[in-house]
Amino acid sequence: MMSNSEESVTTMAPSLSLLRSQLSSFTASSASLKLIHSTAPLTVTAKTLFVLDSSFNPPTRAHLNIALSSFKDRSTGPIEEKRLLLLLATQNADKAPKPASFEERLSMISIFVSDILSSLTPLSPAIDIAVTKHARFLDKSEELMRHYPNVTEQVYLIGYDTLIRILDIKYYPPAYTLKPLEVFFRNNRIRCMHRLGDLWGGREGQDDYLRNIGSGNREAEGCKKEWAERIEFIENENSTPVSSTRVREAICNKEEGVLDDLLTEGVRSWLRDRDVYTQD
Ligand SMILES: Nc1ncnc2c1ncn2[C@@H]1O[C@H](COP(=O)(O)OP(=O)(O)OP(=O)(O)O)[C@@H](O)[C@H]1O
Ligand SMILES: NC(=O)c1ccc[n+]([C@@H]2O[C@H](COP(=O)(O)O)[C@@H](O)[C@H]2O)c1
Repeated sequence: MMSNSEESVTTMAPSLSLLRSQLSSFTASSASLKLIHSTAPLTVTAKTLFVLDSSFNPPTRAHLNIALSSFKDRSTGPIEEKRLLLLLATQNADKAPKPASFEERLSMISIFVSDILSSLTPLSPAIDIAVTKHARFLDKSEELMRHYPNVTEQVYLIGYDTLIRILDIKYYPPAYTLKPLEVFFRNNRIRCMHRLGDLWGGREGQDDYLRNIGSGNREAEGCKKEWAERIEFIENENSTPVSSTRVREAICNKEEGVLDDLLTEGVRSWLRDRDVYTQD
């Protein structure tokens, strides 16, 4: 069960004004994480928490595929023992917050949750939406352990570009080694989707990156070879490269035709009625 003492959390889709007030109270508070919405009562006990942390600027079909993998895979237990958390990071390790406002993104995330549920019908898994001020995964994970005391394992759903950044020493001052991640890998696992497109070195190069860790070649940086067993690659089912950047460009350039391949139906129709991303 997630503890959220400040306010009650609705299971109805939240309105924009409610999201705005929840966000401003979160920003003004000293809290680092706040639950905004849940599709199932928080009293339901889950052993595995799947965490999809993102800027959701906007949510895309790539986010959908990675999120669905939580419920498709039976090796991590029955659906009743799982919970999916869509975590909006209001402070990014690399990016300034633009161009959709955080309340617009939360609106899109709540529509995205309906799109996830539609594609899983008749299953109705527990999905939570929360916001966090933590940028790094090791800090998010510590905080979530406190918020979900009954969860025994967190599984981070990420793409290859994020894997290489989690394992980049530049995020771990003052010693600049990966040693601080030891606790993270003791308690959590990573499920990583290959990222399509030339930029990321192809599937083989991405698999090699993980093999290199497993061979112990990065131990000098503090990257333990056992961590390779806590990282699992999953198939990327998108037929073309998908990214939030590509969606923003397509909307700005009025390339209507490509949007169905990039966005889920609900998010697509929400964006069609609004002026988000229409300018650079
Ligand atoms: N097409 C994709 N393939 C694999 N992983 C993806 C894909 N799109 C997003 N992800 C992963 O989902 C997580 C959240 O993604 P994020 O919000 O940064 O999306 P993005 O499309 O990379 O955003 P932007 O284009 O704005 O930089 C990250 O871990 C990212 O690696
Ligand atoms: N070392 C880390 O834990 C680390 C590095 C880079 C990005 N991140 C986080 O990954 C998430 C996704 O980042 P992008 O939106 O930049 O793809 C964000 O929450 C960002 O802060 C974490």
